[in-house]
Amino acid sequence: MQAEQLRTAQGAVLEGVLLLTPRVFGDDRGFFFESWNQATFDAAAGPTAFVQDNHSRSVQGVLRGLHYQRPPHPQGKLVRCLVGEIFDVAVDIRRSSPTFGQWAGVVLSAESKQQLWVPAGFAHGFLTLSPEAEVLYKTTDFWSRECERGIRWDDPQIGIAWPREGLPDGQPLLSAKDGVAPALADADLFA
Ligand SMILES: Cc1cn([C@H]2C[C@H](O)[C@@H](COP(=O)(O)OP(=O)(O)O[C@H]3O[C@@H](C)C(=O)[C@@H](O)[C@H]3O)O2)c(=O)[nH]c1=O
Repeated sequence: MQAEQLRTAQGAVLEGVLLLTPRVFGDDRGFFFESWNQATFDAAAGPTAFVQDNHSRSVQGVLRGLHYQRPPHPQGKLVRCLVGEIFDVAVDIRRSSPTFGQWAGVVLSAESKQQLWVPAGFAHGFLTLSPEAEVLYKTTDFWSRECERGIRWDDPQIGIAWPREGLPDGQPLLSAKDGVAPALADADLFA
């Protein structure tokens, strides 16, 4: 497995976020790869304990995010796309961070099998680029309805460059909750 850091639109390394590329073994039967290996993952990201797996399916134009959980239940998320293609985004919401408010995004697809590690302290969201996409992600804490928070997907202060192919009419399909999420400046953030 190869691990690389991502850069923000401003060119800074988004410390802690990693793009993971597995070694895939293809043969006449199909393919095989280790989708998660505790030893190699921990060597790249530091000791991490996952407690929950989430699986969602979305149609083209669906945007889920930007989501995070506040302490005492912040979540790190290891995200991959099992069907189709998504644009996956991490936003640094640690007020004390030099890259506070900056974002990095990457296309994750069933074909590339790459995964994005989004540690606690980042908001996460994705846009579905293909007719349908299934996303599976491991989390380091359980879901907490009390601690979950959102930030609006199109906050100009963050300025995420969402790919146009996911937004045929310019507007994504959002949940009711995501449609009324606050801007970063008004969000209930980490220290
Ligand atoms: C996140 C979550 C939701 N649910 C329930 C609550 C709700 O009735 C239903 C759908 O929830 P949501 O609308 O919040 O699902 P969704 O918008 O897909 O939320 C997810 O978005 C991505 C971007 C993330 O990063 C995730 O952490 C999570 O926040 O599932 C759980 O039971 N467990 C969970 O862990």
